[in-house]
Amino acid sequence: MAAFARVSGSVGLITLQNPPVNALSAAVRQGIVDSVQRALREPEVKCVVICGQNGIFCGGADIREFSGPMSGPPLIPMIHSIEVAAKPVVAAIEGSALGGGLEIALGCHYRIAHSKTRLGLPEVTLGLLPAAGGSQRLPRLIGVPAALDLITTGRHVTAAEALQLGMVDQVTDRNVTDVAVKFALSVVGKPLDARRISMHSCPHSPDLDELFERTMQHVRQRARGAIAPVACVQAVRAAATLPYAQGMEKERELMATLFTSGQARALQYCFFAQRAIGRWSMPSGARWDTSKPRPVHKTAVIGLGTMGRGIAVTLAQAGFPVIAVENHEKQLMAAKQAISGMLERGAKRRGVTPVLNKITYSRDIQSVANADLVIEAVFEDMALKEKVFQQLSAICKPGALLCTNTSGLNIDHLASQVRNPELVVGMHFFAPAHVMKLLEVVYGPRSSSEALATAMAVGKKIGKVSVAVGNCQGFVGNRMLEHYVEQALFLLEEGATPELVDQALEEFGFAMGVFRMSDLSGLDIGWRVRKGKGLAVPDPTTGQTARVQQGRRYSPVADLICEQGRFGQKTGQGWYQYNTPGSRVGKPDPWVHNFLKDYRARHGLVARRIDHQEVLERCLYSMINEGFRILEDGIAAGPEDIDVIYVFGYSWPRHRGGPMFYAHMVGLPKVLERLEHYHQAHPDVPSLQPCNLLRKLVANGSPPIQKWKEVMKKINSRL
Ligand SMILES: CCCCCCCC/C=C\C=C\CC(=O)SCCNC(=O)CCNC(=O)[C@H](O)C(C)(C)COP(=O)(O)OP(=O)(O)OC[C@H]1O[C@@H](n2cnc3c(N)ncnc32)[C@H](O)[C@@H]1OP(=O)(O)O
Repeated sequence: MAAFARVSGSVGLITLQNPPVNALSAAVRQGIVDSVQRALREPEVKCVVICGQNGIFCGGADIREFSGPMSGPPLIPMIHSIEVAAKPVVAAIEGSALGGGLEIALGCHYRIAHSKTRLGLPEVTLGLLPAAGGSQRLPRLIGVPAALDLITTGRHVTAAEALQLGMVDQVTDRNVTDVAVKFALSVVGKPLDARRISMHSCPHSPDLDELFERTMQHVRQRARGAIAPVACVQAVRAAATLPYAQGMEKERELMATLFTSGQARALQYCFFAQRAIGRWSMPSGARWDTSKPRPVHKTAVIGLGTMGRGIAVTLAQAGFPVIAVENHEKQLMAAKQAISGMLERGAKRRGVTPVLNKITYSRDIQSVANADLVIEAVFEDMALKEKVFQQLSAICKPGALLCTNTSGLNIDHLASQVRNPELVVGMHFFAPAHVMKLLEVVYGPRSSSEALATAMAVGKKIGKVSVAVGNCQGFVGNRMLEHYVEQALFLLEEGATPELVDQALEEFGFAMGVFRMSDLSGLDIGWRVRKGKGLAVPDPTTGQTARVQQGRRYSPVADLICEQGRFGQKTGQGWYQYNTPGSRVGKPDPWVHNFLKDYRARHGLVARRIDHQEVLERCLYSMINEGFRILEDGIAAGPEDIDVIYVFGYSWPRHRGGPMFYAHMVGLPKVLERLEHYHQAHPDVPSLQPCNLLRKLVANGSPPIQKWKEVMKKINSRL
C-alpha cells in the first residue's frame, strides 16, 4: 500500500509501503492513485513528496504479478496523473529506484536522491523494456546516447552519475525525505510545464541514425538471440523520432510482444532462481535459516597455479586477509607478480586502491595455522590433495574450515584424510576464478551444516553466485557437461563437423559451441581426465582406442586429436586451426575433416546428414536427462540450482532460463519422446535412456517447473 500524511503544514507525503523493496503491487499502485488524488483535492496541500519506507524508494513493478492476470490501476495513467498534477511533486529517492520505481520518479517534477542511491531501468534483464513511459521520458531527459546505454544494458547508476547525467536534480547525504520536503515547499507556485519530461522534445543530434545503426548492431551481437535489447533500441528510436504520444504507442506495442514471450518468462525465472539458491537445504534437513556460519577472519590458499591465484585475488578483493602458500620458489615469485597485476588491474577498473597488502606469501604450509578457512587449490590429483589434507589436519587450528577447489574429485574421500571430516567442503571455482561468478559449494555426507553455511556465507561475501550441491563425480555442472560433450563427439562420428555442431549451439545462444570452447580451455585437460578414468587407453591387440569402453559406446575422436599434439588455441591447432599458437580466431580445418573421413572409413561408419535440430536435441536433452538424474539422486535440491549453475558457469543463454527451465518450456512429454527415439537408435548410449524422474513427471501430468519439487517429494514418499 501507500500511506498519506500531511507534514510541515502543507506537504502531502506519500510513502510506498511494501517490504522488502516496495515493489509496485496492485495494492501499492492503488495506494498511490488514492494518495495523489487526495493530495490534489485537499486545499491545505500545496506540494507533494513521494518516498519509500525502510530506506528504499522502489524496486519496480512486482515481478511476481507478471505471471498472473493483471489487476489494479495500470502504471501509465498513474504516472501521467503525477506528471500533469498542478501541484509540484518531488521524488525523495534512497536505496534503489529501479524499473517502474524510476519511471514514477521520472513522472515527478523534481528528483532528489540520497548519495548512496542506485538508479536504473533493468527491465531488459527481465526480458522487457521500460514500458511505463521510461523508454520515452529518459531520452528526453538525459539525451539519446546515455538513455540507450542505460536502457539496453539495464545497468544501475550511482546517485553521483545520475546527477551528472541530469537524471536527478540534487544529491544529498542528509535525510532525503526531509530535504525533499523542504525543497518541495520552496518550489510551490513555480511554473511546472518545463518540469514535465513528456513535454520536452528529445535532444537532437545530426548523427542519430548512425548511432542507432551502431547500437543495434552492437546489441544484436551481444544479445545471443535475446529479443528485449533489440526492442529497447527500437523504443528509444521512437522517443527520438516521434512525438511523445506516438512513442508511447510504439512502447506499448513492443512491450506487448515481449511481455508474453518465453524469453521474458525465462529471464524472470532466472531472477527468482538466483535468489532461491540462497535458501539451501541438505538431505539431513539442515537449512540456510537454521544453520549458523562460523566467523571467518583469516583465510589461506594452498597452491598458486592459475586457480589458486584467482581465488587469492577474489578473497583479497572482498577484504579477507589471505596467506598464499606455494612451495616452489619460482612458481611463488611468478604467482606474486601475476596476483599483484590482477589486483592492480581490478582496482583500476573499479576506481579503488589495490589491496596488495591483504596477501601474505609463504613457501611454508605451516603458515596457515591461524587461518579460519583454508582453500586447497593444488593440481587436480587425488594423491597430491590427500597429502595436503593430511598436512592441514595436523597444522590447522581446531574448527578451521578445510575446503578443496576441485572440479570433480571425491570430497568424502578427502574428508576421510582429516581429524574433523565435518569441516571439509568443496569449493568449485570456475576459471578464471576472479572473474567467473559461479561457485559450486559441495557438501559430502560428513560435512556439517555449519561448514556448508560458512562456505556459502564466504561465497556470498566474495560476490559469487554460490550453489550448494551434493558430492558425486563432476558434481552438477561437469556431470551434466560430460553427456553434452559425449553427444557432440558421437555426432562427429556420424557425419557432423565441429563447425556444424558449434553453429547449432551458438545459434541456440551459447557464447561458444562445444568444440570452440574446448579449443579455448585446452583439449589436454579432458584427455588427462579420461585417461585417469581408464578411458582413452589403446586396446593391446589392435593398438587403437576401442569405440566401446566399460560396456558402452565411447568415442576416441578427441583422444586421437590429442595424440596429434592438437590441444586447441595454445598449440594453434585443435578442432579448428589458428594462425598462430595463442590466437583466438579459429578457422575450419581441412585436416580435421580428412581425419574424420578416414576415421569413419576405418570403423565402417557411413556419414549421414545431420541437422541443427538433431544437434540440439542430442546434446541438450542428454544433458537435461542427467539433470533429472541429479535431482533424483538429491545432488541438487531443485531445478533452479541446476539452472543457475548453467547460466553462471557454462554460458547457457540466460534468456532460455537454464537447461531444466528449457525442458519445461519445450514440454516434458516432447523431451521424453525424443530421448526415447534417440535411445532406440543408439541403445549402447545409456545417457539417452530417459531417467525415472522424467518419466514420472510426465506420468504425473508434466507439472510446471515450480511444482517439480512437490511432485518429487510425493513420488519419493510413495517409494
Ligand atoms: C500485454 C502487454 C501488457 C503490458 C503490461 C505492462 C505492465 C508493466 C508496466 C511496467 C513495468 C515495469 C517494469 C518493472 O518495473 S520490472 C521490475 C524492475 N525492477 C527490477 O528488476 C529490480 C529487481 N530487484 C532488484 O534488483 C533487487 O531486489 C533490489 C531492489 C536492488 C534489492 O536487492 P537486495 O537488497 O539484494 O534484495 P533481493 O534482491 O534479495 O530482494 C529481496 C526480495 O525481494 C524480492 N524482489 C525484489 N525486487 C522485486 C520486484 N521488483 N518484484 C517482486 N519481488 C521483488 C526478491 O525476489 C527477494 O525476495 P525472495 O528472496 O523471496 O525472492
